[in-house]
Amino acid sequence: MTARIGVIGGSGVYEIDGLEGAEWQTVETPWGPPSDQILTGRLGGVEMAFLPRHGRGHVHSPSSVPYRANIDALKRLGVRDVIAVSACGSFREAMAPGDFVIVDQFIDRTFERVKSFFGTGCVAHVSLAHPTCARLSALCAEAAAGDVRVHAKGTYLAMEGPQFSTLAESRMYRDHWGADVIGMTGMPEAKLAREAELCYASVAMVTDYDCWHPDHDAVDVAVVIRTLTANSKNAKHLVTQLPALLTDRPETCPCGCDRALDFALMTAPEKRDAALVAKLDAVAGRVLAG
Ligand SMILES: CSC[C@H]1O[C@H](OP(=O)(O)O)[C@H](O)[C@@H]1O
Ligand SMILES: Nc1ncnc2[nH]cnc12
Repeated sequence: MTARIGVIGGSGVYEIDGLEGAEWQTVETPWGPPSDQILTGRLGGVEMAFLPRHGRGHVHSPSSVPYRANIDALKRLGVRDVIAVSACGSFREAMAPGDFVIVDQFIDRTFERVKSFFGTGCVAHVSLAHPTCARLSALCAEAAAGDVRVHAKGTYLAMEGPQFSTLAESRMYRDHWGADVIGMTGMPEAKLAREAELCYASVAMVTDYDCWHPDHDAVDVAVVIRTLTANSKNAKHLVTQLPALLTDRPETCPCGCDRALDFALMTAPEKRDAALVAKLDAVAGRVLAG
């Protein structure tokens, strides 16, 4: 079967080309407005939905991105597979600027963001042991292949920002925490996608060596944008390859992403907050309805 594919574009990626019947749609959610309108259309006969994470014109900072609204809006549009694209710094010599890293693990160091759809009156605890979808991640690695070097896995350190890291932090993440790449937006996006039972893959495009590398200047925005611009064709290539790879999508995900809430809800049905349950219609309607 075909399924609608959602793409979240990061810094430097504010639209995607080549969509048939392209239309920017306004989507309302119970969590407020998403970062921007969502660009919908067909690519290779498959329904696509594209959302620029920071909004067109880069309006939202990593801390102010409306992560809950973004994930809810994509689910409301019928998206089941989310490919999140982001710029990142690298802690590994072998993960060089221009390379793509298919993130399979996260360390969440963010602290100023709402990280769950659930809360008082409807408590849920989903598993995050494997925060990305292995099926979708493998397909992203395949879709990215071409002129770009792709690393099939990597640990992404999500920092609050908006300032870049100090040298002491950079060394700590690299030498002691085992992080491979660093960015400011991977969390809570991945957590929320799991709560919403969406398959989520994270494609991190390396733009710099942060500030630890003795032979490279410390990261700044100019370097990030220069590297992203030089490699934009590789990001476009990835997106155009996705539909063909996802036409035979299994009805249920073998990784279980689409059943993440099966054993997660804790609040007794008679104790649930009706207003919160109503807000969860798109995210958790499968397990809450009825
Ligand atoms: C423009 S440099 C810092 C900025 O770039 C990354 O954005 P995104 O993850 O949305 O591609 C990083 O996380 C920061 O938000
Ligand atoms: N070094 C870095 N740290 C945090 N976010 C980034 N985005 C791109 N490069 C980054």
